[in-house]
Amino acid sequence: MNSLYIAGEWLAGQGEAFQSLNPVTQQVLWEGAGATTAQVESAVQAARQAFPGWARRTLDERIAVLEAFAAALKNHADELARTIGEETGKPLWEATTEVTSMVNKIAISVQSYRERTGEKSGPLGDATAVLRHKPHGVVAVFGPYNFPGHLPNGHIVPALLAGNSVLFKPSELTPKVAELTVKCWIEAGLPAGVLNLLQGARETGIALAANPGIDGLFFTGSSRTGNHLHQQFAGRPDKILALEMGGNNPLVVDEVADLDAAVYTIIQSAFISAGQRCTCARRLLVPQGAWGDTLLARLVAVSGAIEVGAFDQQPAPFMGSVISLGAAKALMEAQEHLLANGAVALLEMTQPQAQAALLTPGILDVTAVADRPDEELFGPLLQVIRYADFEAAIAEANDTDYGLAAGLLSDSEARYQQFWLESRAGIVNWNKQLTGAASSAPFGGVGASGNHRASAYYAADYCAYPVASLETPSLTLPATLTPGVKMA
Ligand SMILES: NC(=O)C1=CN([C@@H]2O[C@H](COP(=O)(O)OP(=O)(O)OC[C@H]3O[C@@H](n4cnc5c(N)ncnc54)[C@H](O)[C@@H]3O)[C@@H](O)[C@H]2O)C=CC1
Ligand SMILES: O=C(O)CCC(=O)N[C@@H](CCC(=O)O)C(=O)O
Repeated sequence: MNSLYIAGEWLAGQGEAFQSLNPVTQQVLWEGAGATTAQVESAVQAARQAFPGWARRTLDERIAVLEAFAAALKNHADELARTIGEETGKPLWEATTEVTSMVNKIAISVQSYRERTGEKSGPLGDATAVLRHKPHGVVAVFGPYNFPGHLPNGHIVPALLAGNSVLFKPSELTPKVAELTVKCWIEAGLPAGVLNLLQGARETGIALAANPGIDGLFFTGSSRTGNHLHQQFAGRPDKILALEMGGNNPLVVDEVADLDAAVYTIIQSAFISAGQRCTCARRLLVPQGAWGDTLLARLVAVSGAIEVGAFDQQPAPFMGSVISLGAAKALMEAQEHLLANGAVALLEMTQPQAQAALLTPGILDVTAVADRPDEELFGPLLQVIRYADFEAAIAEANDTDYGLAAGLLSDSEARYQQFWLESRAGIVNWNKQLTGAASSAPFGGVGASGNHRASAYYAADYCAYPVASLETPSLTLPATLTPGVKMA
């Protein structure tokens, strides 16, 4: 099967063969082989060749191709949503919102490009000072599996808009969504070589990241891989690296009047996408005492009744599966490890069928666990920590190397102000779920969550570099010369 798209041609990968599976039925959805180092090199050459022509197109011409891509996405919306659901396990209603986010990314990227990286000019002395932006050249985009359409799209669209050519290395767990997305770009009339698809697993990623012909790498994925890439790019100030990584996100609950609203917001924060969003609440900080006990009892009751099912189950479930049987196993083991170290199961996460990656929501009280691991458990497992007072809650919230998202549920504005000032994260919310960040806002974290290259609305910033020019159409001698220079 032709799994790679290089220089406008579909080609068979010559690397390791792999498949993608429906995580619930284990049905094979896609089969192909990854790109070898030599194939990565030929894709980089193709992107290098295509770059000048694409960069020299006018902005309006590039926008026209992007708009044709949005139209292609709309034409294939049902097929794309179904493929996202099948390959990731997320329910169809959610996969449909992912396709909508992909379509909306076009207009938002154009707006952001004009606002943040557009052109400005004004008089400066006897010249005109002009600010323009240029693309970096050839950039690699690495995608994660949890939003196989929307998140790579969040790098690819602004990168192409700015005039870069792109090498797209999707997650090896979601190759079919990537292939469909690239077909939509082809339908949109993107010239050959401007976007190349390099399917494959880690080896393909390593070969691409190490290729000297790339000018930058835009990555969304785990902190472990992101850290590795950061080390690899050390001493290469000539290459731009944008890292969007995970989080160990805290959600602090204060004693609020509307307990059910708190429970609903916690569920939307912790269990949407089966907990497979980088913004999901991982740690729930609950006050000690009777009110906190009541909140947890209600949370456990409502979470225990959450519908979990296959992506196309009717009536629709709230949660689908996690990405694979391997991921389900790792999460079950992580739960066992916490339980063995003093955690108390308020609601134990279960895997009802051994051959399906469906997990039910889990809630563990980990207050008594000594040396709680500061790691992101990427699934529907929420860890509860009871706190004595608000200062202790903030200290606990900040007790992480990550810094992606943090939230407070509280009726007190003063407490929110304190929380906002003292919490260290790129997203800080008040009485709103942690998940569902807007594409019209910057999106990125601090600490181990990112390298200060926020994505979404600010992706324009890392897709182009500023060029400041002083310009005047004719060269004239200044009326007053610098002391010590004689022109006579
Ligand atoms: N902050 C953000 O915007 C987001 C972060 N994430 C994070 O992504 C993770 C889940 O996604 P995964 O696909 O598991 O991430 P991952 O890090 O395993 O893989 C991401 C990509 O890197 C490639 N890769 C893996 N090892 C590599 C290496 N040594 N060199 C080069 N490439 C390599 C993979 O093949 C894949 O294309 C979670 O930790 C989640 O928090 C997910 C979505 C958004
Ligand atoms: O990238 C954007 O356009 C906005 C950010 C976004 O969509 N965030 C989602 C996905 C989180 C994840 O990356 O897993 C969210 O906050 O739910």
